Amino acid sequence: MADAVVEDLPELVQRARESALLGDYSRGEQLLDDAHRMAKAQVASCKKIAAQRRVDSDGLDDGDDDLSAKDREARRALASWENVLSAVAQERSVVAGLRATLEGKCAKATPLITPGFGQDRRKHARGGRGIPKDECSPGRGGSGGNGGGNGGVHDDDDDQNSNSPHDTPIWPSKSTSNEPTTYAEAMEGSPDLELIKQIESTMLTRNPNVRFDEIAGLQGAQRVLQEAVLYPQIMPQYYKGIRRPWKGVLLFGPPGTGKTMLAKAIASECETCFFNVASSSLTSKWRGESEKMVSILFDMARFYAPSTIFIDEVDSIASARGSSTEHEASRRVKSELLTQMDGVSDEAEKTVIVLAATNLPWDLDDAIRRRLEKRIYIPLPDAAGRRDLFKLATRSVELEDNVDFDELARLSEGYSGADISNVCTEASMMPVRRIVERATRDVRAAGGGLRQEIKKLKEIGESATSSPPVAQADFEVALSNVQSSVGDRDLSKYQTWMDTYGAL
Ligand SMILES: Nc1ncnc2c1ncn2[C@@H]1O[C@H](COP(=O)(O)OP(=O)(O)OP(=O)(O)O)[C@@H](O)[C@H]1O
Repeated sequence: MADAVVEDLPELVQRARESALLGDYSRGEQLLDDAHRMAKAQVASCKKIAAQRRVDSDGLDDGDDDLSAKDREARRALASWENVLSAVAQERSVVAGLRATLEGKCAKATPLITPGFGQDRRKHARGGRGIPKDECSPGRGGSGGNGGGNGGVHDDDDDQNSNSPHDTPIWPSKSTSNEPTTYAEAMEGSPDLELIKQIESTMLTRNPNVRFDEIAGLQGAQRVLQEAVLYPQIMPQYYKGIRRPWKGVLLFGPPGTGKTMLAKAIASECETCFFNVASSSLTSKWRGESEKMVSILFDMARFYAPSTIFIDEVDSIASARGSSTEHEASRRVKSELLTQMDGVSDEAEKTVIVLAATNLPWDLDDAIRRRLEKRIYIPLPDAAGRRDLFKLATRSVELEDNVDFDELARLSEGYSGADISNVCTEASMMPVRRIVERATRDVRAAGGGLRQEIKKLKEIGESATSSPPVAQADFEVALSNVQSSVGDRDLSKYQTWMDTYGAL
């Protein structure tokens, strides 16, 4: 790239962006390194000229009569190249941080959620309330927005934005800011304060602590979800205009296939605020209360944005309207949900994504379905997924050498992740049962009763140095005890719905 000229710079940044979006981070970083070098050279040369003319980039004021036109030009050129340098550094932070996050190297991806140039994410639609430091979002370590956690960004730049807005910590420190740090604080005095506190304490999760590597299979769904939910939250700068984030994403499929785990993994990886909403918690017997809860929930999510609202079993609050069995209260909740989903901000920095899950997608109200723009089928695990599920579920138990995961995957066709998890629990109990049976038999043979049995079992437990290993036969017996919970008819129904309404 030695031959690149200054005019190439915007092109370089654009190409870097595209490479990063396509997953080629090395290329993106390399292009940005070139752009950064180029901008740095320009700043250095402008600084030299400005120094000769004894001007700097501060306080541009063309009304200053003491300055000649050339002085002003030098000053303007310096300021504008400093801005370019700062913007390129920002891009580098985003790409490097994204790479670090996706490669699992950077638990706290501080630089990723930096606001756009000169923007302040603390400002909220309702008048700029504060977002709590150290509470629910990544990068709130007070180290500043631009590479505070490094996240793979080279920090060899002595001139890297020493005057840039990124040096200002994005998150206000509690000790220096008078702004409220929680939504409840911000709403002090509201007649709905009790409801607000209840929602904040029961639905707002700081970190659900589920990682993608704990999820077996579902690679396709993971990729789609990452693009639809994770990336817009960790690099909002890229997801604007036509690339605006999806407002709603639906995960549908048979029970126990990992929909909730996926939603939690997304929130854990983003380290953004996660509202875990069981539909039943949004229904109140008090008139008007349910709609109010929905409205508060969304307002709170916007306050803490970027955030994800996960609505499990969404069919129970968003089933088709107008049916004879539809309750008046439920109709109002649905209308409020629709209104709120339409009001989800288009501003990239205030991303609120609704993630909904259901086992009964065909029951969903049409209007709600339309607003859940991405509809992702989470099917039963395939053979490779089942093998991984067995491996994952038995990580903490000793296994006999004869355990054959491929064979277990073959024998468990039609089982969901939750079924396999049950099979593994059942199988792992078997060697313990054998020990108990042997001990109690011996005690009884010696004429002992329950007291002696308990004493003997206690002794065995206390002297145990390792857990008894589980054998292949244990899994096979468990498989015959635990039946799959999903029937073929249900599966074909999901497939038909996917063919009709699925949207990846
Ligand atoms: N793909 C998977 N990887 C790892 N564990 C899984 C997977 N799918 C299911 N499980 C296991 O099944 C349990 C239930 O999964 P989860 O709650 O995510 O399913 P779900 O699809 O949300 O179910 P439901 O539709 O009934 O709410 C998990 O706690 C986990 O033990």
